[in-house]
Amino acid sequence: MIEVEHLSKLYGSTAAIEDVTFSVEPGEILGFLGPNGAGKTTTMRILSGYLPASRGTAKVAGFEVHENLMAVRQKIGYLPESPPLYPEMTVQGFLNFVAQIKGVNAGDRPNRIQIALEKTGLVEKRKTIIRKLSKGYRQRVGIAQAIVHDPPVIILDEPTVGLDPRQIIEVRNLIKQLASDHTVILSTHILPEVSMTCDRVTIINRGRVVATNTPDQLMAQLNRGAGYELEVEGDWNTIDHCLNMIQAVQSVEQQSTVHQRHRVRVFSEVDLGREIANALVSHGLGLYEMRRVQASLEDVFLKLTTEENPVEESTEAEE
Ligand SMILES: Nc1ncnc2c1ncn2[C@@H]1O[C@H](COP(=O)(O)OP(=O)(O)OP(=O)(O)O)[C@@H](O)[C@H]1O
Repeated sequence: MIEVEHLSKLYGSTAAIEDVTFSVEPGEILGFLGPNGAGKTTTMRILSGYLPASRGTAKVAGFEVHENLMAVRQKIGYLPESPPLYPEMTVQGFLNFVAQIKGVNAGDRPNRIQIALEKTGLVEKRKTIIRKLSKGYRQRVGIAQAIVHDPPVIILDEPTVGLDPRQIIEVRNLIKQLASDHTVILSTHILPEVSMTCDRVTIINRGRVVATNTPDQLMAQLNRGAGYELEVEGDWNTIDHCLNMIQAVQSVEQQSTVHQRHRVRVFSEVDLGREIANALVSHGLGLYEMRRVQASLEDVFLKLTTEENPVEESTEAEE
């Protein structure tokens, strides 16, 4: 549904994005994740036809964006970071105005507006003046204006910024519902947003894509150092021997020892809590602490956006 290939945007001699490539399948929610200034808004604006690229191609539903601006704008609903709402209009009046601009014919407009109001939970606020709405409701109006012409693709730029925790949950649920009949790109710098909402995530840093994968596979990519941290009392050779007897244990490391109490790191990619506890207890050793060590999406994000030589894109994770 969306194909972006080798996209670059230069401001003078500075590249806001460079050689950005990713795709989004129909019905998918892709998280476009990156720190401030990474190039998210630039990419979203090129995709929705508001900014020309310096190099590369962006296609939406088979149309090259800049060769088919009008056709692409029909296919895309765009929620910018600060949506331009008209505060003195009612919700319904504003949606009618947007539908008109987007070329929805007069006969279809009432039905399209009703559907947009229902999908965004705004039916009861249809006659309210936008200025009087809370920020959460205004964000819903922003989403309603993006879907009023029934585009197959929705692009949301930081849709939960500035909302309170309850409003954030509501907007995330709304985005998930939209994915049942739209393809969605969600640009964000907020990690939980992608792990809770998105099927796949593209991580962008300093204008370049550094990884694309499912949130789970990204974590698995980093989980090669996963395992357990233990505090065990007893003879070290016995501890070392009985842990190494467990089949899926890759290695065992003694990290420190105080009075026969050893802090131990056990490396394993699979869940072995029960086996470790059984082995130690059956050898008469004292298990004082056991903690699973696992990478979070936050670890992945920090690793990919702070390393000098980040992990190359997607396929590496599947090796
Ligand atoms: N009009 C412009 N002229 C010059 N540089 C720009 C312009 N717009 C963006 N940039 C630069 O391009 C880079 C990418 O900006 P962009 O707004 O796309 O990032 P972002 O990931 O959306 O960040 P944020 O979350 O802070 O909005 C930044 O370094 C920014 O300073």
